[in-house]
Amino acid sequence: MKNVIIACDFENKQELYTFLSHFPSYKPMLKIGMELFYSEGPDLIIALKSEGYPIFLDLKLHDIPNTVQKAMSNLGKLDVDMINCHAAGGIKMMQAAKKGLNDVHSKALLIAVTQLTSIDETELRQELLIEKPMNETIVHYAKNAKIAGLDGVVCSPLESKIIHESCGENFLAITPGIRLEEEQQHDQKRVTTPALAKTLGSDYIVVGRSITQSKDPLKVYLKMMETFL
Ligand SMILES: O=c1ccn([C@@H]2O[C@H](COP(=O)(O)O)[C@@H](O)[C@H]2O)c(=O)[nH]1
Repeated sequence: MKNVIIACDFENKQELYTFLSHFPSYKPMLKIGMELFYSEGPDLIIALKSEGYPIFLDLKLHDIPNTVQKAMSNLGKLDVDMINCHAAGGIKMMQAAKKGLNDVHSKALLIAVTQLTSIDETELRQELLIEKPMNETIVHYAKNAKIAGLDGVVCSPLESKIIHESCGENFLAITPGIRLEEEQQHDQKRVTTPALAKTLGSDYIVVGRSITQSKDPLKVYLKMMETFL
């Protein structure tokens, strides 16, 4: 099911609820990441779920398998709809993440981050010392995620097509790195528009600042829904 997920990168719940007041009759899927979760904790997730918001909990777990399994079990109890870990943690770590969710009967989609959309080919090679081209590492990490039993990956929309070609149409491509035409890229490197993300086959687009920093967030959100769905 395709959707536009709003990345709610706010300092605290007051800021979040002020933003949500722009959406009086909508329940968009919300991505809650480290910034909000570390300031508000699990109570915020429980509240948003009880208010009817679908939640992608974006904490990008990356640790030894035992730690990730236990952490996933705790997070899985929050009844979120989507959750993630880093594919760089390896197949055993991703399997442990899956087991942690299964242990608490969580139905959350489990997604692995491949290469952050803020990284480009130069940083990949010169800083991270990964000699393979970006696309090759992303496909390799996605195949590992599939072997581990995950539901899909986080990548840029530029890679959605190769993810589906290599891992199948049902393997999800969740794609941040979305910008409108001629918009500032900020810290993102691998970006495209919602229209191109649709053409390239993204299953979900994750949009933060284009919506959250807009003067009319609802209008931008609805426009993106119309373009992408
Ligand atoms: O590779 C990744 C993984 C996660 N993100 C997250 O998506 C949003 C994007 O926000 P924008 O304001 O639209 O740039 C943000 O919450 C990131 O943590 C990502 O950008 N890239």
